[in-house]
Amino acid sequence: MNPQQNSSTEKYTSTRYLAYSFYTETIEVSRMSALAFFEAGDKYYQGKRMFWQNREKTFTLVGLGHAHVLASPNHHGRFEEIKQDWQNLCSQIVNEEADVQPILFGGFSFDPLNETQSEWTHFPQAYFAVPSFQMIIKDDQAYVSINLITNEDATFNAFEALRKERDRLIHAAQVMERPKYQKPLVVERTEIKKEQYMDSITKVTALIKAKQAEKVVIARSLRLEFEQPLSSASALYQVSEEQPESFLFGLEAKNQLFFGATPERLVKVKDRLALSTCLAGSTPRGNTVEKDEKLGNELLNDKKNRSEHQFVVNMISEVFNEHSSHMFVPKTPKLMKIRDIQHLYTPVEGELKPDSTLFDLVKDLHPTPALGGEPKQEALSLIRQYETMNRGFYAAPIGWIDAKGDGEFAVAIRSALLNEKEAYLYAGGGIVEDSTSESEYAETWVKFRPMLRALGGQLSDES
Ligand SMILES: C=C(O[C@@H]1C=C(C(=O)O)C=C[C@H]1O)C(=O)O
Ligand SMILES: [Mg+2]
Repeated sequence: MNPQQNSSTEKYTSTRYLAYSFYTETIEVSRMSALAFFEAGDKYYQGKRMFWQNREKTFTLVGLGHAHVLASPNHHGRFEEIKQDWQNLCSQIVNEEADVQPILFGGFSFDPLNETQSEWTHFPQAYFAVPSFQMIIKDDQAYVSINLITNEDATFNAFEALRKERDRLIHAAQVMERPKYQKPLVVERTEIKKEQYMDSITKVTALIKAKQAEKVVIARSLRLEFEQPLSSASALYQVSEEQPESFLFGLEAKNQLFFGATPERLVKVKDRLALSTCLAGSTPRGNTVEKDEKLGNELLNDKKNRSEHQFVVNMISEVFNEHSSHMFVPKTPKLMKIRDIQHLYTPVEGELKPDSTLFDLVKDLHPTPALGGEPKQEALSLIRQYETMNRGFYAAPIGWIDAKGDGEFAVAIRSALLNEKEAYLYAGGGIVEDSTSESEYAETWVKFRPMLRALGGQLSDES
């Protein structure tokens, strides 16, 4: 871990939320489509909506409106700042709920020290919100909560108005005519700075051979332009149709939506049990059972991919060692097969130590060598120097935490930033000493596929 980062983050203390009151009220409602609830917010809450569904589909969250925003422009202390502000806000909860907790949802940028100008206009270095209207589907039940965070008195009328609005949203979501979403029409597809990307792989591989780092993840981006602006609901619909077996997420900031379908859990905490996933090492799916198995077996035995993977296992194990007891890590990876790609996969679990929290794990895990590299600081500095873009929220933690401290963060890969008529798609890969620019380039195409399928930018000539 970076001592510099630690000393500056630990200093952060805040009392600024202690003058607030946090009211929350939950009702159980009939099951409805999560996307219908998201769409019901089209008129009044655009730019202030969030969407999340875990891989297992046992937990779905939709948020409409911002009861409160926690955003940080802070370079070093952002994890600590969000953690403390959330703890302080939660200490002001007036009426505890038993079944459903109020939730904070959002994410962090990949690297606040990257100053490259980019498309991430409306996303600060940390961007979280407590939704005004929060729908959760879990254990086969649907709940809608109202959250109100205020430092004023006289909340009775305000709360009555929120109840009316809640009922309107639920009714609209249950009865409205659902739009038939068409795939957007892509009029232009651009590989951004392809030559520089190829060049950066060659250079970084040489630096790794010269022992400047052991592994560095380098990514690139693809820009799509559509004939018509694409709505957030439509984008989320397309991606959930195409990638049901991944975490689905969407986070709006003004007219932008960051969304994706990622297979990679960063960390989940439930009742003090912490779970993470080491995911690194990739190969395509085969088009017959035999070819698919052959590719999978080759991946399991491939030296280059196993080395990419092992860096991640070692690092996550170290962080878990610090924050948890009874840690369990299988000795060898398994395959995770998803629609377009297979990965090497090792789950990690442990019991959180009494003083550790979900945000502590997020802070110390990000970025794992699956998206950063090894050693962490050297890799980050090489990414800043050689990568041709600013990652924004791509490859960074996105997720939720509740008032009890339970929650889950995924690594925001297989993702895109939607900006009305255009979308930026991101994909990268782990560079180790045996990497070549051609095969890394081909690997990024496989990783673009989930988003290309969703957004209709797939061409038939790709590898
Ligand atoms: C960098 C990405 O994915 C990461 C890199 C992988 C690899 O290089 O093998 C595999 C899974 C992810 O941890 C991406 O999807 O953009
Ligand atoms: Mg790889």
